[in-house]
Amino acid sequence: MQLSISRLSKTYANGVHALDNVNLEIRKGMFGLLGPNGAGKSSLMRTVATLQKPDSGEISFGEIDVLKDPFSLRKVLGYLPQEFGVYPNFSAEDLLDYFAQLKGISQKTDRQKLIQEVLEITNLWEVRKKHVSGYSGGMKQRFGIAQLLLNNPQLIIVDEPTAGLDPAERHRFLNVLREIGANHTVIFSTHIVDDVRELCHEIGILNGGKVLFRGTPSQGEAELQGKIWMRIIEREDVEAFQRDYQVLSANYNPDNTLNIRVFSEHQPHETFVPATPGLEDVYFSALKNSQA
Ligand SMILES: Nc1ncnc2c1ncn2[C@@H]1O[C@H](COP(=O)(O)OP(=O)(O)OP(=O)(O)O)[C@@H](O)[C@H]1O
Repeated sequence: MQLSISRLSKTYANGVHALDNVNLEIRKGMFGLLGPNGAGKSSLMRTVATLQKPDSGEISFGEIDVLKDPFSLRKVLGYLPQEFGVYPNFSAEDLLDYFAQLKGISQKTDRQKLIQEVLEITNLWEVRKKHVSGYSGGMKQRFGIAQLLLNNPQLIIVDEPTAGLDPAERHRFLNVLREIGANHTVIFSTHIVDDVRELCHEIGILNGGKVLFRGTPSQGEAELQGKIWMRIIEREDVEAFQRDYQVLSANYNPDNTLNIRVFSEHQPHETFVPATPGLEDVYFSALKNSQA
């Protein structure tokens, strides 16, 4: 099933253009929506999840006209918002059993089978008897995924799930997403470039409510071939270089010098050497070029 977003726009009452003519086609698998804070990622996700209405545009998921028939979408949707609620003092197993009963699964054996399945996918089986309120941030995020999988959703939306997770938990969470991405359409938003490199075969870069790039990470990198240049500079020179060149990133070396990466159609100066484009270059050059 394909998600199609066309000409989607939204201006909030305070005048912020959160979505500006967004067009995206999203197929089965993991789609990474990458953008800095305030880019419009949550606005787009909330709109697709039918929690808010756009000013104009269309969204369809397979045969479903999402804006005209939000209830049909909600039946096949699993949505993990950026901020999740406070959990009562129940074990993961009991809480999932409660949600499964609310869904109308009346046979206890059916519920047990389903609950075991979702706890195993999310790597929470071993800690199923612990109270969810005492879970770490990463475990709570994975519990959120277990909860939405109870619905057997066809479209899964997760909004910045790795923000605030430590590296080990982030890795565990990404592995869970990788597993469900094999069978579902998953949209996953993040401002961490490494998250999408590890996980997504297609990405969209959003800023100022506009889609700046859409394609595979390797397409993005191929477009920059021959246009990324590198050199080492002294720390105090960085502002001058930023003024004179399109500096994409500046990273410290152990000796306190800086490694800068610059976007330029041609060698900017004989002191620069060519560099192999990476996904971070794709991201930063999309952002830079949109501001130019
Ligand atoms: N309900 C609202 N009313 C007014 N402005 C809003 C509202 N929600 C978001 N905005 C503004 O719209 C813009 C896009 O916000 P949005 O939350 O969609 O971005 P984001 O990419 O998800 O960022 P973040 O990573 O910070 O959540 C921002 O300038 C934000 O301040």
